[in-house]
Amino acid sequence: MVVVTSQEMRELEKCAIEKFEMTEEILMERAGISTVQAIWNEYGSLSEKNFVVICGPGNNGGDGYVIARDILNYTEAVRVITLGEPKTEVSKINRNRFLKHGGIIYKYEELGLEKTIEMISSADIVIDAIFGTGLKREITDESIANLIEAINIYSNCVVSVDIPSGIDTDTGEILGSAVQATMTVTFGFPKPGHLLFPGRDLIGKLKIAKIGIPSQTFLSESFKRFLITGENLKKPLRPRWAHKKSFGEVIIIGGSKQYIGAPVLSALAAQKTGAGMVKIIGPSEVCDIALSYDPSLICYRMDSVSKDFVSSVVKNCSENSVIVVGPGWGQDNFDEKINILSFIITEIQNPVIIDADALNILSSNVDILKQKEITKSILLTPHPGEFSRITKLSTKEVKGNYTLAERFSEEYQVITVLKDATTIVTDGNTTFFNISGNTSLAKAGSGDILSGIIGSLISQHLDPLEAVKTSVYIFGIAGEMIQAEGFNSSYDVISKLPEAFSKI
Ligand SMILES: NC(=O)C1=CN([C@@H]2O[C@H](COP(=O)(O)OP(=O)(O)OC[C@H]3O[C@@H](n4cnc5c(N)ncnc54)[C@H](OP(=O)(O)O)[C@@H]3O)[C@@H](O)[C@H]2O)[C@@H](O)CC1
Ligand SMILES: Nc1ncnc2c1ncn2[C@@H]1O[C@H](COP(=O)(O)OP(=O)(O)O)[C@@H](O)[C@H]1O
Ligand SMILES: [K+]
Repeated sequence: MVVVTSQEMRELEKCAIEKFEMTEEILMERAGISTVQAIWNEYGSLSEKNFVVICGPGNNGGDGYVIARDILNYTEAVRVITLGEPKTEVSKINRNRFLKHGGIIYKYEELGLEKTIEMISSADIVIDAIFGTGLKREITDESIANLIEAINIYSNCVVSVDIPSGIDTDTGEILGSAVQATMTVTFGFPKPGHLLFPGRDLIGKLKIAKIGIPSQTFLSESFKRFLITGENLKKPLRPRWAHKKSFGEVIIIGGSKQYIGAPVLSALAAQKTGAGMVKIIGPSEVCDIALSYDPSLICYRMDSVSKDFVSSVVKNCSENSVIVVGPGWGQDNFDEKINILSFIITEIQNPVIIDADALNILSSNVDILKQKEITKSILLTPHPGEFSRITKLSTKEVKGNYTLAERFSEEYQVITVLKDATTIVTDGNTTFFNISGNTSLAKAGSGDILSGIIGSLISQHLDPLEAVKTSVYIFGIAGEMIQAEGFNSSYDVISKLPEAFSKI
């Protein structure tokens, strides 16, 4: 599903108007009516309910006036509270139409907070049409902040128009204060602010309504951001004639005296997702544990970290081999590990997934990535802490920062998988948001499992970007399959992978 920024949405609107003879009025009418329809679908007949619609000064408020007018068709119990004169023409038109239809408008300024609270708390449904995609600066006005707080405390049910007021449409940030919605009806497409935290937490149930932007408009636009929905995800083929080498191999380089289990998790996840052969290069302790879990793993005991050792194992690997480097690697023997990374990046052609400590080691010299051959696939799977070390920015600055991930991927010609509760996948040209999963995955070892899955799917010939999309999605689904959310070890998620896979 396409995801658009506020700017892209404005461009679509402009294109619909200029090229397809739509008008702002038609689009606003459709936005308002489809919101009322969504409310009906979700909460049933409107005739027995009473509504308060809170309208801001822009077109989000304009939608609010359309909604209020349409509700008058079902009940007279609808009142508008306005934050002031509409500032746009189309919004004014709809304010006037609402009045002409017998609607009642209260000015928030005159009503005061106390009376407003009375109205809000006695309404079955409060409709939040204060700010939409036009909100770009902090809400500093204390009376608006008080109103938002009152909505959050006193409403029985809140439907936000387009996006809960106070959320930055493009980042999901709260600009001062924001409405907590029960349901949000957005127009055309989801926006990043619906998908990224904290915005994602405030939208309630998300409905996407078509408002009449002609499909030719968006087909002709080149969209570059998408939400992973589980549809059209690629799965490796398993032809009847295939043998183990047809599926390729995953070679995991990792583990240390301190972190013995991480590469084992990665290896087991690769096994469970279809890899033909899984190898581990790591200390003896790691190999012993790995073999006790799965005797079919192939282990190379590397008790002292050595580039030559790694080279002897991987230099003759088949073209179907994929290397995962980093799970549980630690940062001891730093210089030799940098040598290994450099060797894997520059001297062999196979795809490489750089994960966990390998990312921390790489952050000392990210430019090694620029020495790779143009056709070689390199994937980086950082969580925000790791991405912060790589980009030399704060964790706050990198969290959910899809444009940063895009720029990074473009500059270094790599696929970046910025892992979080909402995961961002990008190759610099196209970006995907993944929202499957839950806190059953917020566990040590989860990332190791994910890198094993990605390695496995690439080794089975999926295009790397497609492999990542499928991996992050099914990993999330596997997490959701844990019966009591969070009452699990990351290890438990591995056994859910086959069933999660069968769902796509
Ligand atoms: N695109 C489409 O296809 C369609 C879009 N539609 C609808 O239009 C909505 C976007 O409308 P929009 O652009 O008028 O902006 P909106 O969100 O109403 O807010 C802007 C107003 O708020 C004010 N303001 C801003 N920040 C503020 C602050 N911190 N504190 C106080 N005030 C602040 C700002 O004031 P100003 O900056 O001008 O001083 C301005 O007056 C969109 O979300 C959707 O609902 C539909 O009708 C159908 C088709
Ligand atoms: N609340 C959550 N919802 C969905 N996925 C989550 C959540 N928390 C963590 N995850 C996923 O779990 C994985 C954690 O990876 P990472 O932080 O690298 O773990 P570790 O370093 O312990 O192996 C990532 O894929 C992330 O997207
Ligand atoms: K809103």
